[in-house]
Amino acid sequence: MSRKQGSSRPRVTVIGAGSWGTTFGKILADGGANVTMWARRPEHAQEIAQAKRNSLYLPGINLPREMTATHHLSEALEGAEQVYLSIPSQAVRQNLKAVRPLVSLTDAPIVSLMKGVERRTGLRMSQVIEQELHCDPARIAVASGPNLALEIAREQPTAAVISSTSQETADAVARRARNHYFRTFVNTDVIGTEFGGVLKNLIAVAIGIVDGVGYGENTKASIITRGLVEMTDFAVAYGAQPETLQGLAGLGDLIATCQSPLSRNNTAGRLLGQGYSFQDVVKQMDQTAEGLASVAPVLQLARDVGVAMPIVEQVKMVLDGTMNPRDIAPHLTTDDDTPMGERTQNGQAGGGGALWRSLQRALDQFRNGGRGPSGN
Ligand SMILES: NC(=O)C1=CN([C@@H]2O[C@H](COP(=O)(O)OP(=O)(O)OC[C@H]3O[C@@H](n4cnc5c(N)ncnc54)[C@H](O)[C@@H]3O)[C@@H](O)[C@H]2O)C=CC1
Ligand SMILES: O=C(CO)COP(=O)(O)O
Repeated sequence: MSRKQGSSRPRVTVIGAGSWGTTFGKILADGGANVTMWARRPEHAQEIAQAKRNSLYLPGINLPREMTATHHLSEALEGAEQVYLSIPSQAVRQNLKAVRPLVSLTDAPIVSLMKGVERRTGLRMSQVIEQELHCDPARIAVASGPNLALEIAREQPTAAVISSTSQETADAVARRARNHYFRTFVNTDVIGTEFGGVLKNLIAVAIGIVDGVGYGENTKASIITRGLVEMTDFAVAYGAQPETLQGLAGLGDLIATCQSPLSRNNTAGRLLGQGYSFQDVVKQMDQTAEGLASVAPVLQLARDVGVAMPIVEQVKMVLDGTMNPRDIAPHLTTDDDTPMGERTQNGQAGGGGALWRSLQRALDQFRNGGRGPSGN
């Protein structure tokens, strides 16, 4: 692990200087690290390095002295003890190609801060990192949770979860990425943690649509609750632990994103609900709303494992212009009238949920050498 000469503070790198990358840089700097941001545009890097500001993405926030920035990737990555990635999910693969030769000789953990899946492949960001950097998955971690950037940049107390298949990597990243206003917990359920962040974006778009058409709290609570069922069924079908979806990366993030006008996914949904077309919404959004690109690959992945996602289906139909936003509901209007059980698909058949959970716990204990399900 390298340290900057003449400084006892570890050196870490954040790739991507948008609202979340810059906020995470501040978290790390306030937690005791020297942080170098990589920004795509030279003038953007210069503002962060010299004025300690990022006026486009974090207006009114003063950044710590221990944060600097460059638009040269090699300079940004030199001597990094840990590397954090925060660029739009659809741009990750192409950027990693340039990162690869610069990190291949180190053992620095690579941490995804992103909440999307790749449209073309349906892969989670940790999978794209593994493919492009050709690295051991134990070196990869993901961070997720109810983490609206501007609130954290204002130092409002917040929690997040750091997940890695390696407990050691999760612990090392969690120790580095914490400070007096940002507390990190750990788990080893990367699939659940990543899918939690991806899927809550889609439910937040649905809630935005509800707001945009002017429906009230009952509709929102119904969609949030049924949305969590969809999220859980989907993630569990791909190997996640259901508990993860009840934690910070699932329910926690769902609450924050569905409630806040700061959420770009929620904002995009609101515009759709007000009658703007998908093209108009994309034009109006000057920041990343991952849910818009994730909806199609998520529905494909759901179909592949036979999981029903009626709310996400409706979001897709509104985006495609094939459904009137006013018709949004916690169920598909084309459903037949047979009463459905309320529990998740895994929990419907005679206590199958409890059985499923004990099986998961047993499997997890086995994986962790009897140490219990996770670190949190
Ligand atoms: N903003 C937030 O509150 C949070 C965002 N996230 C996730 O963080 C990730 C990044 O989002 P934000 O920072 O919010 O987005 P943003 O829109 O604020 O910033 C994106 C950054 O990526 C850069 N960028 C855009 N296209 C690029 C490309 N082709 N190559 C390289 N850089 C490119 C932009 O210049 C900008 O610096 C997303 O996956 C998002 O879901 C996660 C938690 C909180
Ligand atoms: O992930 C987030 C909060 O946890 C940010 O949500 P948006 O991307 O919708 O702004």
